[in-house]
Amino acid sequence: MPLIRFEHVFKRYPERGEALGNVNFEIQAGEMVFLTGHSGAGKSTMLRLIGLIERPTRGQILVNGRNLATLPRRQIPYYRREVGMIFQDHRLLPDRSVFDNVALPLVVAGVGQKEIGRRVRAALDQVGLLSRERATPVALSGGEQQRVGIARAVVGRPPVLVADEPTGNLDPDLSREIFELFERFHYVGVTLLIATHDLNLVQSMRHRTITLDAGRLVNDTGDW
Ligand SMILES: Nc1ncnc2c1ncn2[C@@H]1O[C@H](COP(=O)(O)OP(=O)(O)OP(=O)(O)O)[C@@H](O)[C@H]1O
Repeated sequence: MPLIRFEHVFKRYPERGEALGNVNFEIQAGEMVFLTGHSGAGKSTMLRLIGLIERPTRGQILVNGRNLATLPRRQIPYYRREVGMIFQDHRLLPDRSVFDNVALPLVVAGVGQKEIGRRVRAALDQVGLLSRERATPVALSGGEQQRVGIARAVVGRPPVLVADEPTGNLDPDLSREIFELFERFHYVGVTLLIATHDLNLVQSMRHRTITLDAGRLVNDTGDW
């Protein structure tokens, strides 16, 4: 079953023109896919459409069995919990602890205290940061901060993870560690779409790679 499907998707920003033009692809459940392309090619736009932060100008997007165009407004918060989003700048709250940052999506979702404690610690354990739960983000390295961002994205156990340049600020060793962490989620069945400029890592990891050029999907390696 395709977990993500784009059908003739166009996105036009009024002030900038076409960011995506006639994009079609499917990602099957459990696939790990890289998204590459020059700066401005449309990668972030594609991820924002999947996260329902933006809407397409034309075309249909289906994610996890839902048609995003016809999703009732009241279901949007539930939908957003099914898509974990990871950003280059990780967007952590600087004055809150690691624990509180990771707990945030569960607090918003109204999950009980005890369950929050259990799930946050499980997520921190997955990213190797269990011992840092009381720290604030400023006390952490860049790689650790990104791991907190990943823990926050996975704490609700979403079936889909999308990451926008997750290693853009990290050196090659830390970048590889982050990508290996993504592979561990892939091995337990999570579907991942990761936008990155890091072609060396992409080539060494041998996962399907989709390439955008000026808003057009110009290459798809398919399954390796
Ligand atoms: N919110 C917005 N408003 C107007 N134009 C936008 C907006 N977001 C992106 N664009 C434009 O859409 C095009 C695609 O941008 P997008 O950020 O999706 O590319 P990208 O491949 O993610 O680039 P980068 O690698 O630099 O992040 C660019 O021309 C950009 O200027």
